[in-house]
Formats: sequence, C-alpha cells, structure tokens
Amino acid sequence: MCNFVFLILFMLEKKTIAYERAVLIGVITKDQDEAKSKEYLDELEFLTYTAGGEVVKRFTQKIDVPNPKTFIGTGKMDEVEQFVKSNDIGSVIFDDELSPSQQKNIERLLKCKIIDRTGLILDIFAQRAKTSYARTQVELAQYQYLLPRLTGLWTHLERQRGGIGMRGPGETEIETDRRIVRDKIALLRKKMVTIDKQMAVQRGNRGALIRVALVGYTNVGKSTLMNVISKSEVFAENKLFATLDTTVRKVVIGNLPFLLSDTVGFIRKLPTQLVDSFKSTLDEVREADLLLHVVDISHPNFEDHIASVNQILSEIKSGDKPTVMVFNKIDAYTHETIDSDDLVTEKTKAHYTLDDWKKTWMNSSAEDVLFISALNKENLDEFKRKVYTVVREIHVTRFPYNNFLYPDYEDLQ
Ligand SMILES: Nc1nc2c(ncn2[C@@H]2O[C@H](COP(=O)(O)OP(=O)(O)OP(=O)(O)O)[C@@H](O)[C@H]2O)c(=O)[nH]1
Ligand SMILES: [Mg+2]
Repeated sequence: MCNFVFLILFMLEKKTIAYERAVLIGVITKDQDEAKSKEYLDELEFLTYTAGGEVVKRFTQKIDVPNPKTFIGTGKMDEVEQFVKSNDIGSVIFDDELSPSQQKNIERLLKCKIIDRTGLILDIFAQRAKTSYARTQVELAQYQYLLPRLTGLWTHLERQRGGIGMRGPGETEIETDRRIVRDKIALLRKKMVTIDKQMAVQRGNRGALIRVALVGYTNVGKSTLMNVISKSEVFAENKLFATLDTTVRKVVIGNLPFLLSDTVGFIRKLPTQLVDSFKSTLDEVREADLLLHVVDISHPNFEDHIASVNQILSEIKSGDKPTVMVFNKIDAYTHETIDSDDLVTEKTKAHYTLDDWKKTWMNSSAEDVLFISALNKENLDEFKRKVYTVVREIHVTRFPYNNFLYPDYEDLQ
C-alpha cells in the first residue's frame, strides 16, 4: 500500500480536526437571495463551530452559474487568496458542493484545506460517531465521498514531486489507490449488511409494541424531549448532530406502552452518501408506525427546516406516515413588534405571535399539532394526551380485541 493511501486512512482515523481559523464562502443567485444566503451561512458557521472551527470572515458573491474551475469568479478568488495569506487561515469552507476538480483547483490556488458542505458534515459525523456501528456507517460514507476525489489529490501530490517521468507509475498508483478504496468500500458494505440484519432482528424482537419515532432537523430538541418523556439519559447539547445512534426506549403513558426512538437529526442537503450509509439508522424511521416531527419554532428558518425534513422523509419513503407536528422551544420564541403609531411597517412572519402562527397553515394542517417546551416542561400533559390518543388509535386498529384495555386519557387518572 503506498504512502498516499496510508495518509488517507490516517485522515479518516483522526477524530479531532483542527480547523481553527476558517473562512466561509457562499453565493447569491436567482433562487437564493441575500437573506437566504445569509441564513445558509449562519448554519454553515454553526456547522463549522460544531466541527471545532472559528469563522474569521465570510465571502459572498452574486453569481448565477458557478465558475466550472473555481466555483466563484477569478476576482473574488483573488480577494479570498489575499485574505487567506495574511490571516493565517487553515481552511476555506464552501456552502455548496464542489466537484472534485474544483476542489483541487482551489486548493492549488489557496494552498490551504478546502472543504465543502458535504465534507464538513462528514467530518462532524466522524468526530461524533461513538459506537462501532455508527463509525462503520460514517466510514463508508467518507470512502464514497473520497473515491471520485482520488485522482485530483494524487495529481496534486505529483505536482509537488516535480512530475516529470511520474506519469506512468503515477497513473498506475492512482489505480492501485482506487482499488484499495473500492475494496475498503466493499468490505464496509459487507459489514453493513451484517449489521443491518442484526438490527432488523433486534427490531423484530420488540414484539407487538407500537413504534413511535422522533424525527426533525438537527438541534431542535429531540433528545431533550426523549429524556423528558422516557426519563432516560440521552446525550443532548447545543451543537449539531449530537445524536448519531438510535436510542429506543419503552415508554408508558397512562397504561399504554409503546416504543419511542430518538434518532439522527436531518439537515438541508444531507449528503446522499450519509442517507445511503445510515440506512439502518433510518430504518427505525421507515418502520415506525407514527412520527413525531419535532420543530424548533424559535429558529427563524423553521419553515425551511420543516421542508427539508419532509423532503428527506419522502426520499426514505416515509413521507406519508401518520405524523404529529411538535413545535418545541416555545419558551425561546420571540417576534418583532410594530408600534401602534407605526403605519408604515408591514406585518410579516417575523411579527407573528405564537397565536398568529396557530391560525396559519398550522391550523389547517391535516396533521396534529402541538406546542411545547421540552426544556421547561411546558404543555407536556397535552403532549402526552395527544400521543396517547394517537398511539391508542393505531393500537386498537391493529389489535381490536385489546380495545377495552385503554380508556380515554382523561379517564385514566
Ligand atoms: N430554549 C429551549 N431549548 C431547548 C428546548 N429543548 C431543547 N433545547 C436545547 O436545544 C439544544 C439541542 O437539543 P437536543 O435535544 O440535543 O436536540 P436534538 O434534536 O436531539 O439534536 P441532534 O441530536 O443534534 O439532532 C440543547 O441545547 C437543548 O438544551 C426547549 O424547549 N427550549
Ligand atoms: Mg439528539
């Protein structure tokens, strides 16, 4: 095995990544106005922070078609280059996915680490994967991401060596590297098949209990809610992707037992490699009887988050499951106000109170809707009543002879 592959293996093994000083790059396009671009960069900054980096500066460019070679235009790239050189920048992080050749070209120009959104998310997953099961899933996704990028990286090294006379052997070595990575992918896939089978057996062993899954954007409070409801201790913190493994707990509301699972959070443009390799984790969602879609209503982009989650749910063929929308963090919800003598400012969603929101699509929504604070334990009784009622409905449809066992929630006490 040549040194280069060792280097890659080393990179994949490493658990902490020293980004430290980073620069972000985003674009403004026809479909992505300045405000949207800012929102996306805010999220990218949070991702960078989660990965252990500090954002020193953001660059944005108005561009409709990305430059095929360097993604952003030459002039903007010069600006970035100057800044990177004079400010000791370790990595430049792009909000969009770069092609392998763009990544290579930019790396040559800026001579620092170039990371795109997918790469950044993969790094966070790698840092956070605790169990060997989660690590296998992440490693598979990383190798899949790496495979098309091997040529570029190799050419880059070759250049450093001077290159003359290296072409023949160089190309052979690329092929060798590719084969090694492909073999590794094949091996990890096999390992995943075994794991998938084990997980399926485990899920099968859980018997006739109704399965409820907490789903939602990352950092919305799924694990916090799980802890409150099941009195278990699931790791929750104010960083993205705190949870990578699924935790399943038996929960009893009233006298009605069911299984509640807490699982990986979703994000806009979740790398497809991750959706594929997290199949087994996502199977928990796929096989659930009921979804509790948790939303952080205090986040200014919560409607976008809902759309991203719904898109991923339909990608994993779970878009039409019975769902309860759980709007969490009502304690942290704030809105702008318009003074009574202000006749100019138009009322927008930023001015909505919670009551205003309740009158919008949330009211007409076909699904059930709840407003809670998992942190302050507000409206948890309503949450329990709703979940009890919906789970009971599924239960008695499935096991009609058990009907008499479960009275109305109000009659339980
Ligand atoms: N203000 C407020 N904060 C909350 C509430 N619920 C959770 N949080 C906070 O939100 C952050 C994220 O909570 P988690 O429970 O880890 O969120 P998660 O959805 O499991 O996140 P991932 O596992 O990363 O997808 C933590 O800092 C929680 O303390 C709430 O009702 N109000
Ligand atoms: Mg969590």
